[in-house]
Amino acid sequence: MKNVLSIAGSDCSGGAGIQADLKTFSANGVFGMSVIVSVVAENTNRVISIEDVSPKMIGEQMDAVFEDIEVDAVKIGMLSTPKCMEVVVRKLEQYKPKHIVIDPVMYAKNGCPLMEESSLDTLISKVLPFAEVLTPNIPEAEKITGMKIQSVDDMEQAAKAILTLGCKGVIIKGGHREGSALDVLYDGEVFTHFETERIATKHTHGTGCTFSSAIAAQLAKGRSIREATSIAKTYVITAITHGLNIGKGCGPTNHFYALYKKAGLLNHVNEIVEEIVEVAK
Ligand SMILES: Nc1ncnc2c1ncn2[C@@H]1O[C@H](COP(=O)(O)OP(=O)(O)O)[C@@H](O)[C@H]1O
Ligand SMILES: Cc1ncc(COP(=O)(O)OP(=O)(O)O)c(N)n1
Repeated sequence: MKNVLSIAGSDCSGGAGIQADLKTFSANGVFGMSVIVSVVAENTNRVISIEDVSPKMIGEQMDAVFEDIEVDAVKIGMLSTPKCMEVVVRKLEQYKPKHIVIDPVMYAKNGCPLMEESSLDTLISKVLPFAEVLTPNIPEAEKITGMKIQSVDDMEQAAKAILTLGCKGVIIKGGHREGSALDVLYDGEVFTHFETERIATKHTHGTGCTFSSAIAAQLAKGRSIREATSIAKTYVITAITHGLNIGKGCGPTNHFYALYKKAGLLNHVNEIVEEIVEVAK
């Protein structure tokens, strides 16, 4: 079993952040662990408040994991302040994990900021260079590059510009564009396009977290960046296609369906769960 660590914020409503990451890790067959950087009071509609965990506690959570368990890949999500970023970077330098996927989370789907404006410089200069794969959506790629991204060519130019900041690979996600759901991967040599039809649904809470965590899980299992991205794309599309009508706003992606239905196991799993419940009675 490969072990994958998410360093991110907690979404109490279960659709994004650490919660989405852990569900994705399980469904992709790796053992999931978490370092909580911020606690976010949020739901499918809105972000109510954010409380950051102290840098000391963030560092100690990372020590607790790394001193004991072999970490095959790390996925980094929401890092709200320069102080959170600095302690994470210090520990990455110390522990040097094999694979690092960074989702540079800036806003929730409802437009609420999850990263302080003042953190952008630290994100770019100190955090991004650690990424084997960086996975910005279009608004995040625009913030990082200062470019306006409208066309596929713009996505490619932005990907090139981002690579000069020191990461090894970048995938600009097309969830926010008009038309097809086209993601552009650039590894410094070639562009690879991952394109599917846009699914007409509002239940897309946590898509970015799901996608980046699936990539981290697949890198941990020894896939190349291109293979990992292709598997993650199939995974997120299945999870969006069967997105859950939970809550009053944008419901979450469906990890249970993505794993078991795809494998033709949905009925078996439900039967097994029923049996476990019977035995437990
Ligand atoms: N409605 C949709 N139909 C199909 N794919 C989607 C849809 N929305 C997002 N995706 C895909 O989900 C993944 C996450 O992208 P995106 O939603 O842009 O991330 P984020 O949550 O960070 O904004 C990408 O692979 C993107 O193409
Ligand atoms: C705690 C936390 N982390 C990240 C996000 C954003 O996740 P994302 O996958 O981009 O999903 P949406 O918010 O865009 O639906 C979050 N909301 N909370």
